[in-house]
Amino acid sequence: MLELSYSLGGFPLNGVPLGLKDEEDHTQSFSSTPSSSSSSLSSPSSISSPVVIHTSSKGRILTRSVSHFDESKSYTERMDELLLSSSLRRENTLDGKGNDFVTKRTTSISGSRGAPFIVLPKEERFEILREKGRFAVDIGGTLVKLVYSSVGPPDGDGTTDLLLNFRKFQSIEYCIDFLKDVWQDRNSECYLNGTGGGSFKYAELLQKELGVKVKRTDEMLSLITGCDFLLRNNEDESFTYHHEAEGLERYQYKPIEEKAIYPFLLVNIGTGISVLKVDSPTSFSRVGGSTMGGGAFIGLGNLLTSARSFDELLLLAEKGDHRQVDSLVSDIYGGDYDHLGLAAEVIAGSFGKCSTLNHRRAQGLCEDAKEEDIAKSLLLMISNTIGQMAFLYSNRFEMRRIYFGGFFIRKHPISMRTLSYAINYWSKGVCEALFLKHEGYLGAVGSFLDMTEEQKKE
Ligand SMILES: Nc1ncnc2c1ncn2[C@@H]1O[C@H](COP(=O)(O)OP(=O)(O)OP(=O)(O)O)[C@@H](O)[C@H]1O
Ligand SMILES: CC(C)(CO)[C@@H](O)C(=O)NCCC(=O)O
Repeated sequence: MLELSYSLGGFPLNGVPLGLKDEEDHTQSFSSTPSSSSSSLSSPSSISSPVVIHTSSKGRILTRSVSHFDESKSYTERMDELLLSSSLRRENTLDGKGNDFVTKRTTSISGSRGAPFIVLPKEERFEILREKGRFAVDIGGTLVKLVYSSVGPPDGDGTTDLLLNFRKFQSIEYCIDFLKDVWQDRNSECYLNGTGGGSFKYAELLQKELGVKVKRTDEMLSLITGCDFLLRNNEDESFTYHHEAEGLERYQYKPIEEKAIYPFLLVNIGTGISVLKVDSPTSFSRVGGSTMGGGAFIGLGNLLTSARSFDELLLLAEKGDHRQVDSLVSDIYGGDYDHLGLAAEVIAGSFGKCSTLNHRRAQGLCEDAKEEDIAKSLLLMISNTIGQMAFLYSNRFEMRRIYFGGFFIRKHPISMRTLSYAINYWSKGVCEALFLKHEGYLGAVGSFLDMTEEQKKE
């Protein structure tokens, strides 16, 4: 099995402000200030990438650096831009047995307003999209994810790429407004591809508002189809996170040869969590699930802090000191618990220090717990639990690679660090936690790829 890993260099992350915003902020204000032109299927307004690619003599990308970055952008905007920017290609590289193989190319670039898109591989099945665009929504318990095709601007030689655009919305209404604006040539014969619970719940609303038919694809099938497509076509779709490294060295891309992709465990962390054992794109099963996912994080965060959004909650967590609310091994043992190898600073009980809070408060012995400490403890508790659960499933089904999807992750360092640490710790280094650039869009991409015979002919 060939697994190449390389890292990015040159982007000074240290000292970057940790503001958290991303593309749905544009779409939230969409109905009042339309953000795209009125032509149907307009292309993103700019495809200039701030990333400089360095290739080896064999054409393989070794490193890339950032030539320009807008300093006013928040950490997440920059990371989204950086991690989603990828015109990397892997071709004519060795397959581990000395044979050359060529992988298809998918270029992934951020548009100027942070809404990312990828260039679809040049395949016959996509040619139809030059005449008629396709739209697919994944309507989950919290967020609505949309992917849609458009035709890119002409290259120097006059050819055009087919683009797949990514958007997410806080509500179905914002998504419908956006669709009305960009999908102008729709009619009653058109299909809107859909997946997720909302493709059932909102089917009538979508049909009524947009005047199109809804073509549903099963949520789990969509997740796997989307994940398979991205891993196969976007060589730097997946990456590992290494907190001990500096700056961009923390992110190491993990291209994988097509025939080595399977099997793997997919842990999709949305409102709730689905755990899928995946043996091939057509052979998979949902082996488990959990309610301790993104919904629990944001819900408890709302109850326990003044944060009113996911991003605000993450910002609080970044400032927090969980040791103020968690009970550590040292709080119970006075130091390390050597016999079990539990170091003093390991969390013994999440929120344990709050167990006597009311009592101490009544005696005037303590101040209230700070909300940033609560947010940090909450994020660690949820991420740790997910990491441990993921390990247990991977162990049960003897899977070494665990891909994490879903928008809970948001490429956030605390979450990725905790998940990676938990997987590494519990598996004693045998299993690997892998993250995905298009983490929250797997289902939408899978639904996009599901074409009816009518759509193929359109
Ligand atoms: N801007 C945001 N607003 C709300 N939640 C966010 C945001 N960004 C990330 N999240 C997190 O992502 C989670 C939703 O992830 P995702 O969109 O993958 O799931 P979903 O499809 O809505 O849920 P499910 O698959 O369970 O139906 C939220 O519960 C929250 O923890
Ligand atoms: C219900 C779904 C599949 C909807 O996406 C998801 O939120 C989930 O997997 N929840 C966990 C449900 C459970 O297995 O306990």
